[in-house]
Amino acid sequence: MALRACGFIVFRRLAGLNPPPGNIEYLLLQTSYGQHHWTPPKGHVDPGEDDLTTALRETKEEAGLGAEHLKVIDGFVQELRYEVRGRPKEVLYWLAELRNPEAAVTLSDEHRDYRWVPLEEACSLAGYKDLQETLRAAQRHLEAQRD
Ligand SMILES: Nc1nc2c(ncn2[C@@H]2O[C@H](COP(=O)(O)OP(=O)(O)OP(=O)(O)OP(=O)(O)OC[C@H]3O[C@@H](n4cnc5c(=O)[nH]c(N)nc54)[C@H](O)[C@@H]3O)[C@@H](O)[C@H]2O)c(=O)[nH]1
Repeated sequence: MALRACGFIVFRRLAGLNPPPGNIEYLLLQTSYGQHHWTPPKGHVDPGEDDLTTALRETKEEAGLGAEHLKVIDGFVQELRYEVRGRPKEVLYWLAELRNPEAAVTLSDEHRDYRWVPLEEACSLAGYKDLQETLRAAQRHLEAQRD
């Protein structure tokens, strides 16, 4: 059976100089283990847990941001499929806006750094093509909502 993980692409909108969509920043976390790769908050689904509960739990555990900090965006969920150490893995990402753009991120031991970055910088930190495409899809979704 495939490994399964769920998480949130968390973004915030900055007030100030940049007009939309340049005011949107995405949250990426850098692992403290392995290749120190960057991903949005996410993690493995516990037995019997539903996917959205996993996404919320992992975002709280890994970034200190709970449901009360997040506004889940309608109509967006993306599934990534890749292999980890020879096993298939599925990752579901929902999209959520940080309600208070100044809310603090608190990392767990699993991560050593985090950044809030605009789309292109997020794609270059993320590195993986499928995650880059997911971030671009999130941005398109947000831009389409404004029209
Ligand atoms: N010491 C140590 N411990 C580890 C390691 N590994 C795990 N632990 C432990 O597991 C716990 C984490 O548990 P959760 O938080 O529940 O799970 P996840 O959040 O799911 O975390 P993972 O890191 O397991 O899973 P991925 O992020 O999926 O990375 C796995 C590999 O997949 C590639 N990859 C990553 N993202 C993408 C993508 O978007 N696209 C594509 N195409 N490829 C991608 C990349 O090559 C990467 O190396 C930690 O606390 C550790 O105890 C490790 O290497 N050394």
